[in-house]
Amino acid sequence: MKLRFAPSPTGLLHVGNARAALVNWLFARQRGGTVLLRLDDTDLERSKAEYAVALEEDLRWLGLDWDESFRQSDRLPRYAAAAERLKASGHLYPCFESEEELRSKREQQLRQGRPPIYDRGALKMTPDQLARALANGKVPYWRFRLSNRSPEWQDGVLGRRAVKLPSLSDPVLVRADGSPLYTFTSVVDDLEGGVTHIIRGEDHVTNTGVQLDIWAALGGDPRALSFAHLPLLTDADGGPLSKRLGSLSLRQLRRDGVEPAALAGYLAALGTSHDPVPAMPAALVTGFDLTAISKSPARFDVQQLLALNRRHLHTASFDSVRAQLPEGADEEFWLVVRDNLDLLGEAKLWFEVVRGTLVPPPQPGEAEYLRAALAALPPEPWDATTWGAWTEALKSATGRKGKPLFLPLRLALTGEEHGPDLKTLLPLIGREKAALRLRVAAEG
Ligand SMILES: Nc1ncnc2c1ncn2[C@@H]1O[C@H](COP(=O)(O)OP(=O)(O)OP(=O)(O)O)[C@@H](O)[C@H]1O
Repeated sequence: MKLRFAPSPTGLLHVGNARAALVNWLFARQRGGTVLLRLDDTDLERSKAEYAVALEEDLRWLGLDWDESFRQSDRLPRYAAAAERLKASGHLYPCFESEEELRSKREQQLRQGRPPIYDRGALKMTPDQLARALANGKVPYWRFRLSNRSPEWQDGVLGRRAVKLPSLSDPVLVRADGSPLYTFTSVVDDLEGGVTHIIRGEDHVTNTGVQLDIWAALGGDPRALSFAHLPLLTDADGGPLSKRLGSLSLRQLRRDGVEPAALAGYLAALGTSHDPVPAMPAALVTGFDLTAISKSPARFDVQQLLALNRRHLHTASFDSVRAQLPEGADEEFWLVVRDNLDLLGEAKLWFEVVRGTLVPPPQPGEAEYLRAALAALPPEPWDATTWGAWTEALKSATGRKGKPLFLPLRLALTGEEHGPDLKTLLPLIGREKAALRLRVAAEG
């Protein structure tokens, strides 16, 4: 069993691409299959080496790996050889019509109420006309002559599907400059590389019909292939995702501090009725079920992702995050702050509160209370009972309770209105810093 993920390195991977990669990976890992990463970089103008590097980094960040990888641009001689075979068998035929001519043919068909399908004009050329065109220096591009079948398959997600080839134009597989197109290179690679399962976005359904026809023309047995097409993910407004637009890229989510376990868990559950659970892909293998993916498009909701990210952080072990915490942060610090984080990057702020210097915001009218609080600060050593003892004493001394009792202290000690439980945070701040902050706050 072999699966492949085949992105084009034409932009940054977005969450839709990542879902396709993840599903391929989970399917393969669950069944002991091989995972191939193929870079579909035959569009030389749009493909960029830096995008290829970025997409590998982004996939690894998400916790995915692969057993084989190659770039299509390294296999051009193979595509040329396959094209020669198709020319020899009459499946690939030369065409000379310009874009302009094709457009006017299409317009005419539409005016006559006919579907704008290529009329196979090139096939009607006599050998003489062909020879003349070539003698005049015209260079052909090559179309694949589709059969009049309607290839059918049992789709792993969409159910029974068929594509009526007679209602499609013969696709161009080789441009006039000899460069092959994706529809073709993909089939050559899948056939020669022994790919058995193709899981990709629903945008490829028509391609699948066409590619099954090319597959058969190249001598492949269509029964050797299984297909599953995943409904496309949209953004929260239902809009499309595109590498070109840079929308919802893994790179940006990662920069924003989203954890890979949150993204993987969210993507694995998206479009299913399962509750998302934050987990790295390796931990999702057992529960994975391709048939649980619904046929309707799913919206990628960043708010839901962030909620899962929070959930993940609140239970994350120190060891799993230590490399990303500020230098010097220890387990005690992590256990105190983790419940309060939306994003791991915010740990830095709390580390500053605990270890750094902080100028508390002014609190007009609270000077007297803050001076009283300073005077009542218990002596060290401090532990989890200190906060309670201190605020109890202040309550009796000032008659304050609730918010007026606690908020001025929190603001003076942390600079924030919300944050980790002061019972556990206060001992980490320590008496010296606490006293200084209360003094500065009282003076401000
Ligand atoms: N919105 C989406 N939701 C789910 N899968 C998607 C989405 N967009 C693309 N894919 C899938 O991602 C895989 C990689 O495709 P590809 O590199 O062509 O991405 P793309 O976003 O369509 O690219 P581009 O925007 O450059 O045309 C394919 O399996 C494709 O079907």
